[in-house]
Amino acid sequence: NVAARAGAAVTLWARDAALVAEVNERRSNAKRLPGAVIHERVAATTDLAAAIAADLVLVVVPAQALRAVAQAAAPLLPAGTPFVICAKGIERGTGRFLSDVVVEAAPNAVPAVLSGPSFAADIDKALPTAVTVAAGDEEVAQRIAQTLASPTFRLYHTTDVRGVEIGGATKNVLAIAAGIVAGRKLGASATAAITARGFAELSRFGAHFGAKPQTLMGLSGLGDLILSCSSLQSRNFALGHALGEGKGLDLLSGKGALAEGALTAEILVEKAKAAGVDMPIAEAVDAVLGGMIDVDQAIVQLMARPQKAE
Ligand SMILES: NC(=O)C1=CN([C@@H]2O[C@H](COP(=O)(O)OP(=O)(O)OC[C@H]3O[C@@H](n4cnc5c(N)ncnc54)[C@H](O)[C@@H]3O)[C@@H](O)[C@H]2O)C=CC1
Ligand SMILES: O=C(CO)COP(=O)(O)O
Repeated sequence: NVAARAGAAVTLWARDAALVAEVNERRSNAKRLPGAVIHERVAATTDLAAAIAADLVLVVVPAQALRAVAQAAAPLLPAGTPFVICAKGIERGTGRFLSDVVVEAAPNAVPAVLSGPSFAADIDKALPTAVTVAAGDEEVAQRIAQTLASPTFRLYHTTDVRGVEIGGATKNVLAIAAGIVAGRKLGASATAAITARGFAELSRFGAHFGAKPQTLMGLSGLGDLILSCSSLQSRNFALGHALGEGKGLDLLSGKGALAEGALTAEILVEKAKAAGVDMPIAEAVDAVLGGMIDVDQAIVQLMARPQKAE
C-alpha cells in the first residue's frame, strides 16, 4: 500500500492462492491486517517470477525465512535489482546479519534495508512516520526513497546498511525487556531506564560491527527502539508484557503473533559474547525466554550488577 500510494504499480507475491484471491477480489488481508483496504494498484499473485520482474523488490517475510525466499528469488532476479529487506532480525544458526544472508543467497541482488518506527497498522491508516532506507550505493538508496515517499511516509537515506539492520534486529530483543518491565508494573521510571540502557547496548553492539553512531541515534535505531519499548502495539513489547504479568513460556509456542526478538535474542547474545560486547539486558531477555531464570530473578540480577561509569 505504501508503494502504491506513492504511485507504483505493485505485484504482491503470496504462497496461498486463497489469500491471493482475497487480495484481488475483496481488497483485504483479514488475517494479517484486519480492516485494511488493499490499494487498487496492488495485484496479488502466487507466481514469484511475476512479482520479481520489477524495478524494486521489497522482501517482507520473517527474518528466518529470508534466506529461503532470497534463494527462490535469485534465479528470477535481473542483475542489479534492489532487494529491500524489510525484516528485522539476525539469522539463527549462522549468526548472519540479513544483508549478508542476501549476499550469500542472491548474489545478483543489490541488498538494501528499510527500517524505522512503522507499525503496519499505523502505516495502513496513512498515519505519518519517517523511516530510513539504506543501500551501499547512495544513489540506489535515494532512488528507493523517491519510489516509496508519500505525504505520510517520509524516508531518509543512508549508505550505512549495517547500522540500519542492527538497529532493527536489536530493538526487538530490547522491546521484550521493556514489555516485561511494564507488565510487571515497575513504573514509568523503570521503563525509561531500561530503554536508555538498552540503547547503550544497541550502540555498543552496533559500534563493534561498524555501524555509524548517527544511524544508531536515528530513526532505525533510537527511533524504532523508543516506539517498540513504549507501545503494546509492538508484538515484542506485548510478549514481554505478558511474561511480566506472569504468563508462561508456552507463549513462545510459535502459534501467536510473530515476535522477532524472541527468535533473535539467543543469536544476538551469542554474537555479543563472541565479540566481547557487554549486553546484560539482552542476556536477561535470552535467559528468561530460555527458562534459565524467571522475570524476578532477571530484575534482581540487572539491579545488582557492579556499579560502573555511564
Ligand atoms: N508488522 C509490522 O508492523 C512491521 C514488521 N516488520 C518486519 O517485517 C517482517 C515480517 O513481519 P510481518 O509482516 O509483520 O509478519 P506477519 O507474521 O504478519 O507476516 C509474515 C508473512 O510472511 C509469510 N511467510 C512466512 N514464511 C515465509 C516463507 N518461507 N516464504 C514466503 N512467505 C513466508 C507469512 O505467510 C506471512 O504472510 C518481520 O521481520 C518484522 O519485524 C517491520 C516493520 C513493521
Ligand atoms: O518493527 C516494528 C515497528 O517499527 C514492529 O514492531 P513489532 O514487530 O514488535 O510488532
